[in-house]
Amino acid sequence: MELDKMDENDWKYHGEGNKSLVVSHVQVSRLAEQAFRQIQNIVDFSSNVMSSLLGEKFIHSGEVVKLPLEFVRQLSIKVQHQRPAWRCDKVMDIYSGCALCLPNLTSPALHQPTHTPPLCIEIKPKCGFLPSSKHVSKDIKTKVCRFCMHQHYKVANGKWKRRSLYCPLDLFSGNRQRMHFAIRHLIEEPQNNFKIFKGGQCIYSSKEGSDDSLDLNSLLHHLRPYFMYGNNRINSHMTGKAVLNDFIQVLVNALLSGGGGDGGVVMDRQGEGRSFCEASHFNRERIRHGSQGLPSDSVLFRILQTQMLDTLDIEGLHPLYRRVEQHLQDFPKERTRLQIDGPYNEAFLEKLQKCPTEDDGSVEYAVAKVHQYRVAMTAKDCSIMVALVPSTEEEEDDEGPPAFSYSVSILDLDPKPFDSIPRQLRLDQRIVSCYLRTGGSLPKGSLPPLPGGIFAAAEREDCTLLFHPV
Ligand SMILES: O=P(O)(O)O[C@@H]1[C@@H](OP(=O)(O)O)[C@H](OP(=O)(O)O)[C@H](O)[C@H](OP(=O)(O)O)[C@H]1OP(=O)(O)O
Ligand SMILES: Nc1ncnc2c1ncn2[C@@H]1O[C@H](COP(=O)(O)OP(=O)(O)OP(=O)(O)O)[C@@H](O)[C@H]1O
Repeated sequence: MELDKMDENDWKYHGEGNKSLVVSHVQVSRLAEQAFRQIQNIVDFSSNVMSSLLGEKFIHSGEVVKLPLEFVRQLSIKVQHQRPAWRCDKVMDIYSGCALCLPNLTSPALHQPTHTPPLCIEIKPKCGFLPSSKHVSKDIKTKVCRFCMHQHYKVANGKWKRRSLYCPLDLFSGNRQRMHFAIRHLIEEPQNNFKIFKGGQCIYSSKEGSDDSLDLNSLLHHLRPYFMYGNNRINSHMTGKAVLNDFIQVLVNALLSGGGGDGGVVMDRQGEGRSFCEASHFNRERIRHGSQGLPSDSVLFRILQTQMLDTLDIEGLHPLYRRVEQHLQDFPKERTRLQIDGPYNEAFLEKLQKCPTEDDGSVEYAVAKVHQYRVAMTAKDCSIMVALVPSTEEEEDDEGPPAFSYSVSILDLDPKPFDSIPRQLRLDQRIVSCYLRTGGSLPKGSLPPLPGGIFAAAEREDCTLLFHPV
């Protein structure tokens, strides 16, 4: 602070105690107010908008809390060395003195400390459908899903070293075999789509930009005790492949459940047919059971329905964004009435839910479609946290597979800014043109051999265990 430039008008009375009179800088307090508003917007968006679309039972919106500035400053110094290098261009805001307080979803309350620690699995599933909008200009977008195309772009740009063979359309299919296959590929190449926590500690994840290979043996070491049952428990013999299969099975069950309690089991039966991605390595001929679809109370169903509020695709949405942008240039004060940056309240939800089906040329229609699109974007970028808590020994059946109680939550429900839409269009164009340049010759249908893959290692381990049981 330069002393000769200090102006008393920049300062205002803040309060006083017995010994101190506190004044604050107007600009700093304005910034603090802005930061508070921004976090409150996240809470409002999550609790008033996303919660109603995704289901209250999955959402923990948290609350804005004020923190002493010195505490935040010390905290930022303390955690700095643990932050990944590639995130360090983002500076932690240490001046606003506010933060979002959330329950720790990797340490669920249903866990009793004396028992085996809970396992929490975080999945960022990304977009689970193919666009069918008439505005889509490139046929490939109706055949190959965005995630699979994006993989080529990410590898070409060095974000990841290897391509993930995970396909969201398999995960969202509701077909157990396809879901199993999808999760297998999340384990194989987790990127930023898959993490496992044990007792609150991350025990399995990818490191961005790193060549470090994933340690399947270490993962198996962590998982094995959770899946020992019947004879396996007595002779400690359980193959790595069997452990992973059981683990995936439990995860699929949790994803298809109603999120912990019982609930409706109405299936989205039409769902599966419209949603095969041509780049998926799942072999359709391997399907033993017909279309099962997603139960309507499952977390995946709710996320998919919300993602599908993007009915026009970015190509159809962009002209409507331009209409709103033009209107705001002509009438800047309309920004508030149209709730472009919130508040995210019931009126906002109503705007997007009551959107007319046909474009009447109005700015109201365009705004409602933009709101819908932004909500869909949030649902395409959120994560699911599945907490698995092993049953106590008394509850467990000695012979049967291990039982878990589980809770399912959705996290990362930030509103996507209005201004992010032009970036979406540019990214879409880049992804598609990169895919058309590099990905056209993708193998289709069957799973290719994965010589260095970790599942190959788990399968090889079968043999090792057969000859050298431990
Ligand atoms: O655009 P996408 O699909 O790459 O999604 C972005 C994510 O990249 P991903 O492909 O999941 O690795 C990206 O994830 P990472 O930071 O790469 O882990 C963010 O979630 C980003 O959201 P925001 O702009 O930070 O609010 C996401 O951006 P939005 O498009 O949701 O704004
Ligand atoms: N309530 C929570 N409990 C436990 N872990 C959490 C919680 N919220 C976030 N995390 C962890 O922190 C990570 C980052 O959080 P989050 O995804 O909300 O950040 P973001 O900056 O919005 O991410 P993105 O880049 O995906 O937009 C999550 O992937 C998750 O592992």
